[in-house]
Amino acid sequence: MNTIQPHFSPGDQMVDRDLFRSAMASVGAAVHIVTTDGAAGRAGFAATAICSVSDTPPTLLVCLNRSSSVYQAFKENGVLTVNTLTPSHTVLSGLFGGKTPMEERFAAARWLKGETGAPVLADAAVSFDCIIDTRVPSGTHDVLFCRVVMVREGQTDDVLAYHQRRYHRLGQPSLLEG
Ligand SMILES: NC(=O)C1=CN([C@@H]2O[C@H](COP(=O)(O)OP(=O)(O)OC[C@H]3O[C@@H](n4cnc5c(N)ncnc54)[C@H](O)[C@@H]3O)[C@@H](O)[C@H]2O)C=CC1
Ligand SMILES: Cc1cc2nc3c(=O)[nH]c(=O)nc-3n(C[C@H](O)[C@H](O)[C@H](O)COP(=O)(O)O)c2cc1C
Repeated sequence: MNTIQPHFSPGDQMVDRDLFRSAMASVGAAVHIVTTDGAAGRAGFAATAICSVSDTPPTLLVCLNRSSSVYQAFKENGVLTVNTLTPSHTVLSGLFGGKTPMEERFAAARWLKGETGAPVLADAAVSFDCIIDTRVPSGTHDVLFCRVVMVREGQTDDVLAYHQRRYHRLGQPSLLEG
């Protein structure tokens, strides 16, 4: 009788953290600034770990490190806006990427107020204003499932991307398309 022998015990095996990061650096992604405001104050961070989950109800997921200085504000406010960046926001992304005081981060751009009260970046490629429906802890991060209550579309197709630890311009058609 043919039996399939498992090559590993699934329990506790995993690749090294640095190998994982190095592999993930090969996966390009759009860059966003995720913002919140409310009783716990205004906060924002740069993010690539964002993805569309469902269109009914319209849902995005955002992965947020629990050790980040902004974590508590997002948890308590319960709302956020995902602002998708353009290449003109490369410096802004660096400011929201950590360490910079919150007032300095927000002073570097023009903001509007979304329906939830979270800051909307005036010249974003697109913004999704959301209510955080569910928080699921996974490893070092919380996965935030966010219901989209308002969308604001920008004037550009150019999107800022992050690949191999560097910023790039997204939005040009593939060469195959001619
Ligand atoms: N998902 C996340 O939390 C991300 C965090 N970062 C943070 O920004 C800084 C600079 O990052 P890089 O220049 O890209 O070099 P890096 O070597 O720290 O990260 C390379 C890639 O690994 C992934 N990654 C990095 N940190 C992660 C984390 N804590 N959890 C899950 N995935 C992670 C991301 O896809 C990132 O582009 C680092 O402090 C990094 O932790 C950057 C990208 C995503
Ligand atoms: C390009 C880029 C993408 C990032 N993506 C994420 C992400 O998806 N999730 C996350 O929790 N942190 C991400 N970070 C890190 C946060 O932006 C950073 O931890 C946050 O600004 C908080 O920093 P602070 O603790 O110094 O305030 C990213 C940083 C950069 C530069």
